[in-house]
Amino acid sequence: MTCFTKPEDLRVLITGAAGNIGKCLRDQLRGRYALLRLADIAEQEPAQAGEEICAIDVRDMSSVERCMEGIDCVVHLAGIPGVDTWEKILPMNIDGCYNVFEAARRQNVPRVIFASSNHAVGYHRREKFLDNTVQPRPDSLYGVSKVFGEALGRMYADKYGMSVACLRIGTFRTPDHPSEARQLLTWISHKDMAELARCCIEHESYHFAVAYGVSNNLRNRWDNSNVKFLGYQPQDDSEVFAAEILARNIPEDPIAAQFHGGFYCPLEFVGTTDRIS
Ligand SMILES: NC(=O)C1=CN([C@@H]2O[C@H](COP(=O)(O)OP(=O)(O)OC[C@H]3O[C@@H](n4cnc5c(N)ncnc54)[C@H](O)[C@@H]3O)[C@@H](O)[C@H]2O)C=CC1
Ligand SMILES: O=C(O)[C@H]1OC(=O)[C@H](O)[C@@H](O)[C@@H]1O
Repeated sequence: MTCFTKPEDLRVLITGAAGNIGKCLRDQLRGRYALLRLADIAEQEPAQAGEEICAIDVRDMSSVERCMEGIDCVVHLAGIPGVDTWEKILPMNIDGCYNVFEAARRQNVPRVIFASSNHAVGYHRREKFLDNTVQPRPDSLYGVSKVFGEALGRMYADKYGMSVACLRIGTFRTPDHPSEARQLLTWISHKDMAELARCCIEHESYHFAVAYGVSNNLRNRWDNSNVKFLGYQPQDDSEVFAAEILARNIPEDPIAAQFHGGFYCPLEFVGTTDRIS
C-alpha cells in the first residue's frame, strides 16, 4: 500500500471543483499541496499559485484520464448531487464514477476519495445509530448510485490495491449553516468538511474506509469510531442554531421524520412505513 508521508509533495485532483463542496476545498486546502488540480465541466476562477484548472466531463473517459496524469490522490465530487431521473443518474453518477476509478487505476493514482452520501443508507430508521457496517438502504436512485460508487471503491481497493475512502456526507450548505430540524443531525460545516477531506488525503496509509461526513453535532446519529485512525475531529456543532430553527416550528414530513434520509424518503413512497423495519 502506498504511504503518503509529506503533504507538501502531494498532487491532488478535485473533480466537481466548481461546485459547493469543491469551492470550499479549493479555498481551505489552497497552498497545502504541491498541486491542486481543479477539474469541472463548468467555468472556474483562474488558477492561483499551486493550482491548475482542468476541463473534465466525467462521462468522457479520455478527459478523465487526462486529468489523472501525475496525480497522487483524487477527491471525486462531480456528479448529480441529489434526486434525479435515471437518464441523468446513469451517465453522471454510474458511468462517471466508473470512469474516475478506472482512469485512476490506468494512471496509477494510488488513492481515491469518493463523495458518497447519507442517502446510501437513507431508509434506515432514525432511532438506529448508524455505523460503517450497516447494510446499504438507499432511499432513491441517487442513493443507489452512491451505493454503487462505494462498491466500486471497495473492488478497486481489494482487487487493485488502491487506497479508497468513501465519505457519506450529511448536509453541506452554502451559506454555512443548517436551516431545518433534520439538518441539526446531519449538518457538516465548511471547516469540518475541509478537515475531513484533508485527513483522508494526508493519512499515510489505509486500505478502505467509510466515514460519515458530519460535524460534531449534539444530535448526530452517525458513528465514526471505525475511522478514528484518520484523526478527523470535527469542531462545529449545529446545536448553536437549534433554538432559532426549532422556534420556527416547521414540522418534518411524518415519513421523512422516521428515516435517516429525511425528505428523500417520502418521494414516490407507496404504502405504509411499518413494513420498513
Ligand atoms: N452538498 C451536500 O449536502 C452533499 C453532497 N454530496 C455529494 O458531494 C458531491 C458534491 O456536491 P455539491 O458540491 O453539493 O454539488 P454541486 O452540484 O455544487 O457540485 C457538483 C459539480 O459537478 C460538476 N459537474 C456536473 N456535471 C459534470 C460533468 N459531466 N463532468 C464534470 N463535472 C461535472 C458541476 O459543474 C458542479 O460544479 C456530489 O457528488 C454530491 O452527491 C453528498 C452528500 C451531501
Ligand atoms: O441529506 C442531505 O441533506 C443532503 O444529501 C445529499 O446527498 C445531497 O447532495 C444534498 O443536497 C442533501 O441536502
